[in-house]
Amino acid sequence: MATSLKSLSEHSSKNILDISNKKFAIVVSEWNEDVTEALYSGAYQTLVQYGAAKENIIRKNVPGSFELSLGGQWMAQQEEIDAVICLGCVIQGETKHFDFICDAVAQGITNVSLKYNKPVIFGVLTPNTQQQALDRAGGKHGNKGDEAAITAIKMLGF
Ligand SMILES: Nc1c(NC[C@H](O)[C@H](O)[C@H](O)CO)[nH]c(=O)[nH]c1=O
Ligand SMILES: CC(=O)[C@@H](O)COP(=O)(O)O
Repeated sequence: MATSLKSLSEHSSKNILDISNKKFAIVVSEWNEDVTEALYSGAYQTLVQYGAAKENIIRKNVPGSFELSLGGQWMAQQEEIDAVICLGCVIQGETKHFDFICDAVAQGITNVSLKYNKPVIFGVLTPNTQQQALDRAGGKHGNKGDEAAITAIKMLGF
């Protein structure tokens, strides 16, 4: 279902895992920081809302979404980290650069999660326009950061 037909922030709280002793890393891309900061706020607040201890949420920044894979790996390889949330926003420009970044970061994050056998969540917006990004970072379609945090919690309860 397209995001425009649902809210990224709506989710069932039934059977949610106790995450009071779980440790989370949130890796945030600095490109389009007005958007990624909103994604971070959504993810952080959702983790705390569901019981994560603030001291158990570690934030790291990377320059751009392309670096989320390596930043995510540096966090996932740490034994005490239970889940990693990677947040970014790649906005279509004039060239094919968008395609290369999106493909690389989607595959890269997938590879890290499989390599370290732990949730590494793809919380990356790939909109065509700035407005589409804002709509999905706390706007009319909710917050992708919320969705990424809930996804991490659900995967820990697998
Ligand atoms: N154009 C966007 C980028 N570009 C930068 C890359 O992510 C990367 O940092 C660079 O190619 C050096 O490796 N990054 C985004 O996150 N969003 C964009 O819209
Ligand atoms: C996704 C990008 O890297 C993009 O913003 C770069 O813009 P352009 O394709 O116009 O160089």
